[in-house]
Amino acid sequence: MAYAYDRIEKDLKKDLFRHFIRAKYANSVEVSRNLITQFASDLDEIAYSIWFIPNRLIYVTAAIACVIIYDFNFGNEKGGINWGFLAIVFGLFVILIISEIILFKKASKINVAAKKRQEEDNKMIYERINNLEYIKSISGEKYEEEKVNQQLDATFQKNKKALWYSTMFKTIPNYLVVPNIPVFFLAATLTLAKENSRTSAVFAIGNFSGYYMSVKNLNSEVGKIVDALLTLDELSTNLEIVNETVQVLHHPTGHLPQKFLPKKKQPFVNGDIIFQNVVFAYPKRPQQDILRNFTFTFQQGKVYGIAGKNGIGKSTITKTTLKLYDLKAGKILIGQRNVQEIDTVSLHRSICYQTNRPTFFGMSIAENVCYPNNYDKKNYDKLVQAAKKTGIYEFITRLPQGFDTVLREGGSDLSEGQKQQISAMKMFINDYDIYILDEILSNVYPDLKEIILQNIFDKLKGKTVLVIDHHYKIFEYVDYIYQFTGEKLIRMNKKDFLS
Ligand SMILES: Nc1ncnc2c1ncn2[C@@H]1O[C@H](COP(=O)(O)OP(=O)(O)OP(=O)(O)O)[C@@H](O)[C@H]1O
Repeated sequence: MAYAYDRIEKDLKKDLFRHFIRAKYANSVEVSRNLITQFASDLDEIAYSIWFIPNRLIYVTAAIACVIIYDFNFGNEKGGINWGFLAIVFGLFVILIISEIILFKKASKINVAAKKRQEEDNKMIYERINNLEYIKSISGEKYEEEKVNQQLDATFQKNKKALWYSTMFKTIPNYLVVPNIPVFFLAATLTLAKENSRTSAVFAIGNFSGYYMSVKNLNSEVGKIVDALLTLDELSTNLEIVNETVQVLHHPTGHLPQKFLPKKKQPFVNGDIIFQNVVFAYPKRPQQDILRNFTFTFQQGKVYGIAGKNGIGKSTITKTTLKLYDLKAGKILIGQRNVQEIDTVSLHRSICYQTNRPTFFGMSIAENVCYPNNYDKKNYDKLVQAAKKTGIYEFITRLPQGFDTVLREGGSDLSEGQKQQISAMKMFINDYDIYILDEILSNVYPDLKEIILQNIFDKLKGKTVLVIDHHYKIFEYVDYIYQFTGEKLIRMNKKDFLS
C-alpha cells in the first residue's frame, strides 16, 4: 500500500520529463537542467537543418559539375558524346532524386509523428503533475522536496551523460559526417577525372552508389535517431516542451497551460457514495485499521452530518473517497464507479473538498479560487458574488491588486479565517456533484459564519453533502445526523441531537 502520490511518483520516475515537476519552482537546479536540454535541442535542430540544406546544395551542384566534366572527358576521347554513359549518369540522378524525395517525406512524416507523440506525452505528464499537485494540496501532506530533489539530481547527472553521448556520437556524426562521405568521393572523382577518364567513370559510379547507399541508410537512421532522442531516459530534447517549461517558469503564477489540463468530464452518473466493506489503515501505521469493514451508502442529493470522537476516522472517510490512499480491502463507489478507476483530476473536479486548513498555490486569489479551471476574466462578476457570499469581498477589494493579488504558497499571508472564507468561495464559483465540508469556517466569527453557512446550504440544494464538525450548530442544515464508530455510522435523532 502506498500514498497515491507515491504511486504517481513511481510512474513519473520513468517519464522523459520528470525533472519538469520541480521546474515550476524558480531558482532551483531545474532551471539549469532545462537550459542544457534546450541547448541540446537547439543543437539537434541546427544539425538537422545543416544536413537538409547546405549538404543538399553541395551534392546537387557537385553532381551536376561531375556529369558535365565526365561527359566532356568521354566525349573528347571518343570524338563525340557518349550517350550511354550520360544515360547511366542521368539514371543514377533520377534514383538519387527519388530517394531524396522519399527521405525528405519520410523525415517529415517522422517529425509529425514524433511531434504528436511528444504532445501526447506532455499531456499525460502534465495530467500527472496536476494530480500530484491536487493530492499535495488536498491531503495537506508535506511533499518530500529534499528526497525528490536528490533523486532528480542523480537522474540529471545520468541524463547529462546520456545527452552528451547522444549529441557527440549519434546526432552530429549521423547528420553531418555520414552525408559528407560521398562528398569526399565526389571530390576524388573530379580530381581523377582530369587524368584518367575510365578510372573517373568507376569513381563516378562508386560515388553515386555510395551516396545512394548512405541516403538509404540515413532513411532508416533518421527514424532511429529521432526515436533515440525522444526516448532518452527521463530527458526532453524537445524544444516545444522546453519552451513550455520556460513559460511555466516565467508565468507569475507558475501554473500549467490550460491546453494540457484534462477536459472536464463527468466521471460518474450521480453523487451516490457507496462504501462496501472498506478496511483502511494509513500507510505510516499499517497495523491500526481506522475504517474497519465499513459499509454505508450516502445518497445523491442528501446532506449528511457526521459526528464522532476525535481521531475516530471521520475525515478518513472523506480522504478515502477522494482516492488519496489505497484501501486494504473493500471498495468505494461513486455513482456506480469504483473511485480507484476514476482519474484523480476528474474526481477532484467533481468533489469539492473543504477543510478547516485550506491550502493555496502561489498564484492569484482569482486563480486559486477557480483552480483547477483557469480563471477567465469573464467570470469576474461571479468572483465578486462569491466573495460577497463568503464575507471576504471588503478585504479583497482593499488589496491593491484585488482578486489578482498573488498569494504566498500555502496562503501564509492570510489569516486562518480569511483562508477559510476564500476557500469557501470555490463553492460559489465551480459546480460540483459532491461537497465535503470538514470543519469549515471554524475560524470565522460566529455571526458571519452563520450567514456564510446559510448562503452555502442555499447553494448546495440537491447535491450530496457530507458535513463533519464538532460544532453541531452546522447540523441544523443537514438532512441526517450520524455518529461514527470506526465500523458504523449510527443514525441519530436530529431533534434530540441538536437540543
Ligand atoms: N496521515 C496519517 N498518517 C497516519 N495516521 C493518521 C493520518 N491521518 C490521520 N491519522 C490517524 O487516523 C485516525 C483518524 O483520523 P481522522 O482525521 O480521520 O479522525 P477524525 O475523526 O476526523 O478526528 P478529528 O475529529 O479530531 O478531526 C487518527 O487516530 C489519526 O491519528
